[in-house]
Amino acid sequence: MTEYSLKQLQELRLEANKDKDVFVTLLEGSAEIFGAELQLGSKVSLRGNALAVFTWHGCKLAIEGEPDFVYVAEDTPNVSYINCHQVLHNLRQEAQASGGQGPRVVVAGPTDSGKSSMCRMLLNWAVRAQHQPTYVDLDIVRAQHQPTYVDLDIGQGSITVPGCLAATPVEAPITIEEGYPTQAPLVYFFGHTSPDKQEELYRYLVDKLCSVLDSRASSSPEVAAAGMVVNTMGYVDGLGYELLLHAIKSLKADVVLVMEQDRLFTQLTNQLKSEVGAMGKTVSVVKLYKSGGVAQRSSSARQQARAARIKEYFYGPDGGLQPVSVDLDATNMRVFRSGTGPRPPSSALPLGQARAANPLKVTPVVVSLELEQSLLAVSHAQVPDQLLPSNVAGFVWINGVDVTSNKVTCLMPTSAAMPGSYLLTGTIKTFIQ
Ligand SMILES: Nc1ncnc2c1ncn2[C@@H]1O[C@H](COP(=O)(O)OP(=O)(O)OP(=O)(O)O)[C@@H](O)[C@H]1O
Repeated sequence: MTEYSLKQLQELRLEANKDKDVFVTLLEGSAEIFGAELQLGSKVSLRGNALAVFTWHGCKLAIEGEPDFVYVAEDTPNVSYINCHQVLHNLRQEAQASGGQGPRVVVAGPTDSGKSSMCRMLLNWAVRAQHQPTYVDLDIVRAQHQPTYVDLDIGQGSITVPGCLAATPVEAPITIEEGYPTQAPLVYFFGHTSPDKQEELYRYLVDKLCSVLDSRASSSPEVAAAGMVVNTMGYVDGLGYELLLHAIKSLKADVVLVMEQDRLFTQLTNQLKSEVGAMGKTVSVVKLYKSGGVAQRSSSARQQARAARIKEYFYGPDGGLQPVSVDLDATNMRVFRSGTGPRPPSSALPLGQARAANPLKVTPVVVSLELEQSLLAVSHAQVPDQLLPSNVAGFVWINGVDVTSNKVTCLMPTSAAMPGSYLLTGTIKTFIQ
């Protein structure tokens, strides 16, 4: 066990391998991991994480196990981040007092710029601030700042598996051990980890998610006043930029936080100067510096992280869930994929004729060996035409297909009957041991 004494505004940065146990215990003072407070004396597992334990006022920490690296850093951007939180907090308070809309915040930036960590900090600080009383019309009431977290990053999947667009209300701190709440997320299955081949579907699902979030906000003043924190893809060039802009407009974002990149900041500032957000004011584009601690991940590390995320969906973050392996009759499975097959390029069509195939339609998929190792979404849809606009209930993973007996072996979260009879597939494959 090694002890570290941190002075105010310092952080202990470390990377803990997924194969080794590493724990942190707060011995004295106060400290937080991405905005979630550590409790004095309680041991927190850091296995498989790159992170920083930050202190505003100083603390003493004990580290057990062998992190891949560990060091104390005193140069962090957290003061500018908390100032940003304070501005958002004030806007939420005003919205709560007036029954209006709170800030919808989009966090944008290239890959490995600290977007997901920033979202976590903003959400955790917002949840912690809800215990501060708000003064409204001479009554002391409790602020209900439970912002909705929206994840449009199909590459990683912080709420659920990769390949999805998802949203969830955040009512309690997001800790390193438990992650985001999983009780009632709103999830749409895109089915791919990059938007390139299905950009129309990506736009369509962003619009669908936004319209559901709009109607939730219009039926609850608390939900509206708490606003949203939105994580986006790290793909910010070309098509990635167009999709980011589309999401900002569709969400009616009020604030766009740009991590690090000057070019993206300038592009967005110019392009959004007359755009009005949900609060009725011009969108504010703010540049923030990225933390020097943000880890750079190779494409194979990302792929491993995606596989780990899918495994975690079935087995839980600490392996505490017990999924079941079930044999299904292939002839009873109704599997579909989005799109109606490859479309001819416009240049190959007679002049004036539009491309006929529709990416927003679904096509039936014959259950075959091709589906082995695929992740399938279980849809709430009642008919195939409703598959794309319907949110999904959960996921199954195809472990094996036996074409002679027509049996499909699936891994499912529980032994209960599937909550829907239609399954949606994409291009996400993984191997779960
Ligand atoms: N201050 C820090 N010290 C150590 N590690 C950090 C720090 N901030 C972030 N990290 C880690 O760096 C990695 C990348 O950060 P993060 O996921 O926030 O970036 P991102 O921009 O959302 O990435 P991407 O969009 O490419 O998936 C994560 O593992 C995160 O936990």
